[in-house]
Amino acid sequence: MIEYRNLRVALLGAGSVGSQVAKLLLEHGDELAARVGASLEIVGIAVRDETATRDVDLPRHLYTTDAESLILGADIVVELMGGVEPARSYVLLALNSGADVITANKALLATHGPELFDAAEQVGAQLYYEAAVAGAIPIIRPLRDSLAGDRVNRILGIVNGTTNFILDRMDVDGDTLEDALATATELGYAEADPTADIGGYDAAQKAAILASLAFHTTVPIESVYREGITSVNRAQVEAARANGSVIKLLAICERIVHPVTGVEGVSARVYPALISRTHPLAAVHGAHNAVFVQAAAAGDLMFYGAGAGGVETASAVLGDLVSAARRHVVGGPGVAESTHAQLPVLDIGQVITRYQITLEVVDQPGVLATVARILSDGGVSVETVQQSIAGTPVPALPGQELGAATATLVIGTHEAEEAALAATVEALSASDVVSAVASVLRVEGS
Ligand SMILES: NC(=O)c1ccc[n+]([C@@H]2O[C@H](COP(=O)([O-])OP(=O)(O)OC[C@H]3O[C@@H](n4cnc5c(N)ncnc54)[C@H](O)[C@@H]3O)[C@@H](O)[C@H]2O)c1
Ligand SMILES: N[C@@H](CCO)C(=O)O
Ligand code: NA
Repeated sequence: MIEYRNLRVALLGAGSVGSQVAKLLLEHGDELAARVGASLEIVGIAVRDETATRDVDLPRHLYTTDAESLILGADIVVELMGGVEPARSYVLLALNSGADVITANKALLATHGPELFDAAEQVGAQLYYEAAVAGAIPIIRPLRDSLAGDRVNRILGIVNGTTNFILDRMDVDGDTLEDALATATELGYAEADPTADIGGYDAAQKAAILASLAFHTTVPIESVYREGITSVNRAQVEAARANGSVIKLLAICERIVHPVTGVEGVSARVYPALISRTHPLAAVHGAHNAVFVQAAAAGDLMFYGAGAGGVETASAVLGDLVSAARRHVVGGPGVAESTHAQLPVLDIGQVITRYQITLEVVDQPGVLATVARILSDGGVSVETVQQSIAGTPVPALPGQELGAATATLVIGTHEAEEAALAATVEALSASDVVSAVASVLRVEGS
């Protein structure tokens, strides 16, 4: 029997992920020890209440409410409590004591990442966070290591399972957003308070983490543009389907070179967008996640799988634990986070993409020409126009007769700057020939 050196592992939190990490570690300890060359001993699990009844049966003597003593006696600390405080203080305490830290906490990383990475670098420790983005799917390590020699240009991610489930139900089953959200809650995908998911906040935190990593640039959460899915309606979903597209909530991280100045910047943004049904991300159904990466040399890459779930996410945490443990065995300091590029983070107004604008107009001669002129005056170039005539009378607009038939114009644009597009939509909305701007959606994934 091989005698291994012992590495002391402290777990903070015994919830969905923490309890599964503990269970797997206890079940597969011998195998992991053989892979690492050291045994991973759980020295304790910090909980709020040692006597609470729990779904996963773990040895009771491991539970403690004294998180600080537990942290100070550990070689590796695994933070799975979630939230910013006390997680931040505990992670800093661990790093400052020289321990490596593993976390799944996107809220913490998106808001305090630089502070934590600096603390790790000061003492030569390392902070691992594979589980923080897209759960079990390996995406942090591929960006940090496998693609470190390449140049990432764009990431399109479906990184929130709840919203993908809802949009998929609206598309495939014809549900309303409210019905689909109720089903997501019933099935345990959405939290009791689903604001972080449907408001796009969870995806925005993940976008900040991915963009920082991909572009070697600090991307603060405040600079991530965010729209949730609450305004997506059945009419938009049906229209997308009819046009061979689908609406997905995308986390987009992009390197943008200004067409005139040539200045390079990065954009991180989250919004519901149209993508073609032929795009690989269109095939991501239910609560699954996927991250589509475009890199200069590697070309297009797709990472797909379970973005949430206790045991699935525990897989990513254990992968980090093995990496950290191997580093302890070999010795030497951790590898610092790379932020050498520090590219400017662009405002949403500077983003360049394509759009689909749906207008309700009065069906009379000259309307199309007026709409085309407003678009052209705004510097927005039209790629496609589709018109359908509803034939239903509408109330009179200024200068028009009662009972005129309405028409729906669906305009697909070429690439345009968001600021120019927004001003143009305002001009369209103010025009006498437009009775309503029914929908403006960005089109991604070309
Ligand atoms: N569940 C998932 O599918 C998933 C996926 C990816 C990432 N994550 C992340 O993993 C982390 C854990 O998520 P979870 O789903 O296991 O959450 P959870 O709510 O099930 O578990 C968190 C546990 O930590 C405990 N806790 C909170 N504050 C504490 C404190 N001060 N002291 C001791 N214990 C404390 C809670 O009582 C709870 O038992 C979060 O950061 C989350 O964002 C979760
Ligand atoms: N609430 C998240 C969990 C994983 O971060 C989701 O729906 O994807
Ligand atoms: Na992951």
